[in-house]
Amino acid sequence: MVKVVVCGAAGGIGQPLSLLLKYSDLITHLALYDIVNAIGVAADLSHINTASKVTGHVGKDMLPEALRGAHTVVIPAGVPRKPGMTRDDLFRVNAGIVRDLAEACAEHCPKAFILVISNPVNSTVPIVCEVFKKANVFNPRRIFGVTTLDVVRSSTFVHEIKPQFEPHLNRITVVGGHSGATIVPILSQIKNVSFTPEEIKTLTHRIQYGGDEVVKAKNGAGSATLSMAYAGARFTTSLLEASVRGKRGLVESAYVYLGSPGAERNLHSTGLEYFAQDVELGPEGVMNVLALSDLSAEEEALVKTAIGELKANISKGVKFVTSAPVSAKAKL
Ligand SMILES: NC(=O)c1ccc[n+]([C@@H]2O[C@H](COP(=O)([O-])OP(=O)(O)OC[C@H]3O[C@@H](n4cnc5c(N)ncnc54)[C@H](O)[C@@H]3O)[C@@H](O)[C@H]2O)c1
Ligand SMILES: O=C(O)C[C@H](O)C(=O)O
Repeated sequence: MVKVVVCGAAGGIGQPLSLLLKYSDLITHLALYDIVNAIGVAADLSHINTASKVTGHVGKDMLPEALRGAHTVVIPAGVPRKPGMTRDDLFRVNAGIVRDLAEACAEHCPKAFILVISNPVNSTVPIVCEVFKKANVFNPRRIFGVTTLDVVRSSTFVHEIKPQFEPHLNRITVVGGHSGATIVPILSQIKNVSFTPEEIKTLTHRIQYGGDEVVKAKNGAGSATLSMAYAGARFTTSLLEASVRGKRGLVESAYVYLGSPGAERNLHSTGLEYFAQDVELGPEGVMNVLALSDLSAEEEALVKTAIGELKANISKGVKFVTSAPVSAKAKL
């Protein structure tokens, strides 16, 4: 049985992501959890004639049954940006949502793969890891910040100016984190395409701030949902192909804890505990963190800038869990 749980399943990302996952023949049970409307979304999806079972679960009381037996939990729960906001502005609301969901996962499905979409990813992934550490169930191979949308955007934007670059066939490595200057596309390593310095500058900026384009265009009605659902389904599918079917050689970028095996091969000893990099996926999740070499001077400088911002984002997430006052429940 392969049970995949979507937490935040009734939302802008959650609904199309669940639809795409309903197409997957790797999933036998799709459990949809939200604080509202998940029963209706599940009823709707359950009429689709693919083999997986769909169940809906609403509210905290139904969270344990949603999570029990999960192979993978995908988390797009939380509020999205409005124009003028940074992803870090979402921390105030989303940190608590992600922490509470992580606590439930640590209790009810401690061995599941956890895929974090909720922003700010640079901080929410450390939150999940710290919750799992506290509960003594932390396995760094199994927790991922989903940065696939940055990779998807990179391929699309490069194709727009270099039509010979096939966007669905070629993957571009994007490292760092998932917000503005922390997003570092490695355009110098794209094969058979050359860019002028001006093109590199424009493309890099567009990839780093691609999320803002959508926030602005939606004009207060949220951020990227459909492209994110596509990216989230792609990452989930790759992970399932590797972990369920045992397919080898599958590589995706993800924001991971660098205590993972192979992490010592991390690009430039950034000194950071978390960094988005290409990872090879396997039966246990992260098999290998792929090393990067031969960055251009411009990319080296971008990484340096990203490190400063990431340090602050990571420490904010870690402190949110480690410095929290002991709850009344825990004192009893
Ligand atoms: N990683 C990425 O690349 C990426 C891309 C796009 C959006 N995002 C982020 O994903 C998140 C969701 O975006 P959206 O557009 O789907 O927002 P949305 O408001 O449309 O949906 C969020 C859903 O989460 C639910 N929710 C809130 N609290 C919850 C809780 N405690 N438990 C379960 N569900 C809960 C809401 O009821 C809602 O259905 C945002 O934080 C956004 O910034 C990340
Ligand atoms: O831009 C956002 O806030 C949502 C998401 O992180 C994105 O990159 O589209």
